[in-house]
Amino acid sequence: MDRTNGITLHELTKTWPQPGGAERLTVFSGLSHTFPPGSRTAIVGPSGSGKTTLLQMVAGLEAPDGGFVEAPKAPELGYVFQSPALWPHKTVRSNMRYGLGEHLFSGADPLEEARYRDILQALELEDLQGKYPATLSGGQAKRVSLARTLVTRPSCLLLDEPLGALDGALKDRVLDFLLEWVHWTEATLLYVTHDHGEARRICTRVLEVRDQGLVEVG
Ligand SMILES: Nc1ncnc2c1ncn2[C@@H]1O[C@H](COP(=O)(O)OP(=O)(O)OP(=O)(O)O)[C@@H](O)[C@H]1O
Repeated sequence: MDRTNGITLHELTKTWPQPGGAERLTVFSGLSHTFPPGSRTAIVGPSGSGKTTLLQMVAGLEAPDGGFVEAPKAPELGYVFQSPALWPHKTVRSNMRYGLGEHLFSGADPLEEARYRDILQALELEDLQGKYPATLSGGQAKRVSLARTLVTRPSCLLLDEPLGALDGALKDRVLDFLLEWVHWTEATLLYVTHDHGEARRICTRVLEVRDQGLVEVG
């Protein structure tokens, strides 16, 4: 599969306003980094260090104060948020169809249909297709949110603690599937996690958010 999209950060600076007019918090300062096409990088760091802020800037959801990001836009870029963002009025099946695009889900394309079924099965969502998001557990909603992004087969994938709400055995199975999926699609992966073991299983590099930048660890 031809995968040509990498991600480049050019001299990124990002600050956030603080309550009560206090001095702005600087999360990143002059951060430059290249994630080559097909690379798999874990982003780790303490809570509040800036991992989500980084993904938001890569996705174009937050503007940096200085510098710029080169990255593809959706649907080439897929972003699974830390908190699942599902359409509350749509069933699991409709949420996934929405990700895929109704036109691609007409049943006319057997390959698309097969891809949808594979992901549904691998993420153990088959029995949940008729449910609404409000009736799902945290781990189920997280898997639907992941599935909805994977079906679009993005060439760049941003995952923010995708396995956070899953128990040990299920976590292992989903991680195996994710690894297979990134190998198959050759997607460029940015994977935010607190779990270094998980980071090393799926990624070839681990970067920590430190000193308003990214530092290679391990
Ligand atoms: N919208 C916002 N407005 C003001 N401050 C923010 C905003 N979003 C994040 N911050 C602050 O920026 C810092 C980095 O937050 P971020 O969510 O990126 O951290 P994180 O490393 O992803 O944390 P966690 O591991 O807990 O998810 C934190 O101090 C946070 O309070």
